[in-house]
Amino acid sequence: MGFFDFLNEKIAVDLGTSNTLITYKGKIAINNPSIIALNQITGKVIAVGKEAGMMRGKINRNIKTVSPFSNGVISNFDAAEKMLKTFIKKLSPISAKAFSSSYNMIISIPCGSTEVEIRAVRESAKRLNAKNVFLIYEPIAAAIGGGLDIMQPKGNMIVDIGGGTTEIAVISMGRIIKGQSVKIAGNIFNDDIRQYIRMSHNLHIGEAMAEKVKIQVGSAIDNLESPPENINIEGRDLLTGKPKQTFLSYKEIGRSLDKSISQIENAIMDTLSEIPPEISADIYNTGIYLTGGGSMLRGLDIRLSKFTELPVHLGDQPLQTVIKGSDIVLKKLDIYKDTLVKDRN
Ligand SMILES: Nc1ncnc2c1ncn2[C@@H]1O[C@H](COP(=O)(O)OP(=O)(O)OP(=O)(O)O)[C@@H](O)[C@H]1O
Repeated sequence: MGFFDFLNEKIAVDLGTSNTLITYKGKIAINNPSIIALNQITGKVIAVGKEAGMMRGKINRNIKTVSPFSNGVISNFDAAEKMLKTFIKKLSPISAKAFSSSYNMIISIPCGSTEVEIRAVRESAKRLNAKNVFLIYEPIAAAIGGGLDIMQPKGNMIVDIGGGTTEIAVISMGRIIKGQSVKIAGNIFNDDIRQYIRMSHNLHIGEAMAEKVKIQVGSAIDNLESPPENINIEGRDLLTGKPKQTFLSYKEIGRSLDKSISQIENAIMDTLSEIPPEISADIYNTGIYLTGGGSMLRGLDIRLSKFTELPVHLGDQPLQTVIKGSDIVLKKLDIYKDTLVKDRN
């Protein structure tokens, strides 16, 4: 590849609380945890993504690992920008050198982003030398990535359960009619599991163990058709301080998630109750499109369908729908320009 191949390139970025995905030349080129390892003293980048993730929790006085997001929004802009810059440099050896201001970049943002946050994301992207920076709300990108025809005068409801936020939006003609971003998502599910195991089994488990428990046996209902086997959970006994293990069933873990899932259900109902009746009628037929990593929780589609009395469609590859949608928009700006967040400057 030569220098000029990088000119007029298109880069789509999904900066998520848990994962960062970047497409380059229409393919997913970066798919990594959103973590950066920095030198404590100099602030220099030591590693990003998976490599940085492996350093997390390991004791080294000179290295600190940072997750630039909390609850779906960028909480550490300096770290987020450094992480993104390092990822972009990895896209191609030439790009690292060229880094010319000749590429178009689209970044997806939560629908609850404030004007200040939106401006900060635009400015960060500009500092990374992007020629044109486009922003798109995550549920719109998810809908397009999931193959929904959102440009029609017809209502569609999207529920995108990520790591930090659940984005709930009703979309029609490419615009969000009603949307909200609730801070109950995958990370809170992990906290629920940790707290439950602590309270009811006197067992202190780490973040990674909670994530493993959620993925292996997490469930939104207690009558799964094909239940997973009980899981062996290891941690520290709070009473004796000794390492301890215990076996738990999916039903027990499911109970710990009940309250958070109810909060998501209530947020969906709030959104549904605030839309015009014509759009309600559409959604009665189209149902809810469920996506994001958190949508993979067993039985969640069944539970939400029962609660809302609406059909719930689970997309495939839910971790990739937002980035796929953003990539499509960037390639077909003529069709999708109205779906972009307006630049008020
Ligand atoms: N099989 C699974 N079952 C349940 N949850 C899962 C599964 N696989 C991944 N997850 C969860 O999905 C979440 C990450 O999803 P995703 O990548 O869509 O979020 P994100 O875009 O990083 O976050 P946000 O949109 O909040 O910024 C994590 O909390 C992860 O634990």
